[in-house]
Parts: sequence; structure tokens; C-alpha cells
Amino acid sequence: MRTQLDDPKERPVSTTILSTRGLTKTYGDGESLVRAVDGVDLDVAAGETVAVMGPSGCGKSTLLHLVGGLDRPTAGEIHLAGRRVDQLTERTLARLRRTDVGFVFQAFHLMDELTVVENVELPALLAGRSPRAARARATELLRRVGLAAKAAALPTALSGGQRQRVAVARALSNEPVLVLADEPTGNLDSAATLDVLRLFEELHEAGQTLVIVTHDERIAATADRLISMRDGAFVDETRLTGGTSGRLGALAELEG
Ligand SMILES: Nc1ncnc2c1ncn2[C@@H]1O[C@H](COP(=O)(O)OP(=O)(O)OP(=O)(O)O)[C@@H](O)[C@H]1O
Repeated sequence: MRTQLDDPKERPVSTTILSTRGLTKTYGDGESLVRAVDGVDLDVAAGETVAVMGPSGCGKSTLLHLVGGLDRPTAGEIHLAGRRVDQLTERTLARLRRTDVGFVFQAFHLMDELTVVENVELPALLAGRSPRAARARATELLRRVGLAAKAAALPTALSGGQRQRVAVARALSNEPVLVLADEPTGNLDSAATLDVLRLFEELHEAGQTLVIVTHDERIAATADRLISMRDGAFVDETRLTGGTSGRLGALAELEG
């Protein structure tokens, strides 16, 4: 059946997947009050890759944790795929974390006692998918990240770059509307960094929406938009106009 969206003219130019208004997170009080995130307004369009940079302690991780429902804001609004994340009950928030958001962390956070494929299928099982469907999806994702041959291995038998690719596959398990990556290449050498960046570029090409926190300017150069943070607030925003060719150029530069 044809829908209105089949006609390119009728397709919305850009749909906002994520937006925050006045997003604020404070820790402590009085003299020791820390404004980790301080009144942030952020809009991320569907299919966009946004990089967030800034000095250590400026609030990048806190921002990711808030928009992904890992942490609760002190004030402000978070809208993700049409839902008010900041108003969800704990139970609904837990479901959102499992199904709508995929997290990639610097330290991988894989379960070392589970095999690679078991790690990747776990979010789908927790979301209530049948073991057969979860395994099929995990196997497909491992093929996509180039690690089908490692399905039965334990994560400890893999290199850092391979572990991070497993973590990316796991993040995609429930087809999240948004992937959040916190220093995804922070623990990797340059060859492994390139592998992970290529993977993100493929996700980008496939229309995945991505927010990446990084200290590495070269990685930020592969995004559509770069946001600079300082003291909990956005201080600068640059649209990187190169598009796919620009991103591939940035990758080529990384390859030296
Ligand atoms: N659980 C917490 N309790 C108290 N203060 C916290 C807590 N989490 C973060 N902070 C403070 O909030 C501020 C922002 O921290 P955050 O980890 O978000 O920064 P960051 O930019 O991600 O830093 P890095 O680049 O070093 O990871 C810092 O001053 C930090 O000390």
C-alpha cells in the first residue's frame, strides 16, 4: 500500500528525534553545588550525527545519561521520539532505555562470562523477544559489524576494537531510535578507532541517529554537527558541511 511518505515531495525534510529544553542537572547544594548540565537546548534531527566536545568535567557524559534516561534531570524537558522522557515512571524509563536507546561506552561494558552473541542478543531478550528471534537478530548484527566468526568467543578473547564493535552491535539490538556513544574510541589504538568510525559511518548511511561524545577532534570531524560544551552549557555549534564525502575525507585523513 502506498502511503503519503512514499512521495518524496510529501516527506518531511527533517524530523526531530531528540530535543531538550532548559535541561539542567545539578549535584550537591550550597557551596558545593555543581551545575553539571546547565540549561541546555538541543535538537537532533533523524539521521543526524552530532558530536559533543569539551574539556573534562564540562558535563558531556551527564548530558548523554540524561537524554538516554540513565539519569534524571533536576529541571528541563527531554523529548525523545515524541515522548517526554523526563516525565516517565521508572518502569517506562527502564523500557525506553532497553528499546529506544542504544548505548556505547568507552569501557565497552560487555559481560565477560557471556559469549559475544549472547552479549549482543541480551537486550532483545530483556525486551521480550523470543530466543530464536533475538539470536537471529544478534547473528545478523555480528555479520554487519564484521564479527560473525567471533560469535561463540568470549569478549576477553577479542581485541579492544573488536569488543567495541560487539558493543555497537549490542547497542543496535532493539533497533533504537537513537545511539549514544560516550568516548567510544577512548580506549582504542588508531587502527581500531578507524574500524569503529567506519562502522559509525555505515550506521549514519543507514539513517541511524547518533550522538557521540569525544575528546578527539578528528572523530568529531566525521559528524554532521559539532557542539562545544563548557561548564555545563553549549558555547559553540558548527555545522560540518562536507556531508558523506566530507566525513569520508575526514576518515581518509585519519588513515593518513
Ligand atoms: N554523581 C555525581 N555526583 C557529583 N558530581 C558529579 C556526579 N557526576 C558528575 N558530577 C560532576 O558533574 C560535572 C560534569 O561531569 P561529567 O562526567 O558529565 O563531565 P564530562 O564532560 O563527561 O567529563 P569527562 O570528559 O572527564 O568524562 C563534573 O564537575 C563532575 O564532577
